[in-house]
Amino acid sequence: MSATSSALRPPADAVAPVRHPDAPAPGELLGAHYDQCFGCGDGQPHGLRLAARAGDGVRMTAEFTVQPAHQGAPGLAHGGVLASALDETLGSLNSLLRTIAVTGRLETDFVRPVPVGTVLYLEAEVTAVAGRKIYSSATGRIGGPDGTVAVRADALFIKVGVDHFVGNGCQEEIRATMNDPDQVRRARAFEVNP
Ligand SMILES: CCCCCCCC/C=C\CCCCCCCC(=O)SCCNC(=O)CCNC(=O)[C@H](O)C(C)(C)COP(=O)(O)OP(=O)(O)OC[C@H]1O[C@@H](n2cnc3c(N)ncnc32)[C@H](O)[C@@H]1OP(=O)(O)O
Repeated sequence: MSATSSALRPPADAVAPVRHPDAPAPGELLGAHYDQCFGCGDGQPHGLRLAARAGDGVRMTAEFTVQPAHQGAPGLAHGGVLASALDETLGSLNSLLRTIAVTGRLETDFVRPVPVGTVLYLEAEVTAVAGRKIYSSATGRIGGPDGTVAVRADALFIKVGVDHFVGNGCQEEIRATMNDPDQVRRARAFEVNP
């Protein structure tokens, strides 16, 4: 049963999301937004290495294979890892709006256990936008892209400026990011101009 809280219900003045004209084309693989990201970075040995792909409209799909390092109970994925996979997929939606945003709230339903070795097929969609607030939902299925829903989530992302990262992040990492042309290119997918 899902019981989304009122904080995740878009207000009356919310509008439908608009796909940015420069958004990645449908079918395009997004690539990591940051090499060290736990969700999508190739540089994180125990990360999820989640590969997100642009869909049509304001939708993304992603796949993630549960590894032994992701266990909670023996042989089963940890719930926090599954929430991370949902969070990462939902976060990738912001590239379709060409905006940077961080998770303000994430509500997750764990519907079926997800064994190690399973591919989780994720699908996410922006449902509404109200000022800086971006409302979105995601599902994760097992057994195939049209398989059984194992997890689902509703989220609220809040648009932020680059100062959010510069002011709160580790200065050494920020400097390294700004000096890496490849990283700057990735960040531009979110309209970040460091
Ligand atoms: C040169 C360097 C380059 C760097 C480049 C980097 C490229 C990066 C590209 C892409 C990055 C994407 C990364 C994706 C990773 C996956 C996603 C994550 O895991 S993100 C991490 C987890 N999340 C946080 O760490 C947020 C921590 N929270 C905060 O920092 C603040 O609370 C923040 C920014 C979310 C809001 O703070 P406020 O002071 O800016 O704004 P206020 O006024 O509090 O909220 C604005 C509106 O939102 C509502 N709101 C905020 N939080 C809410 C909540 N939890 N529930 C309900 N409503 C909430 C408020 O009620 C307000 O609504 P009303 O405008 O008054 O209607």
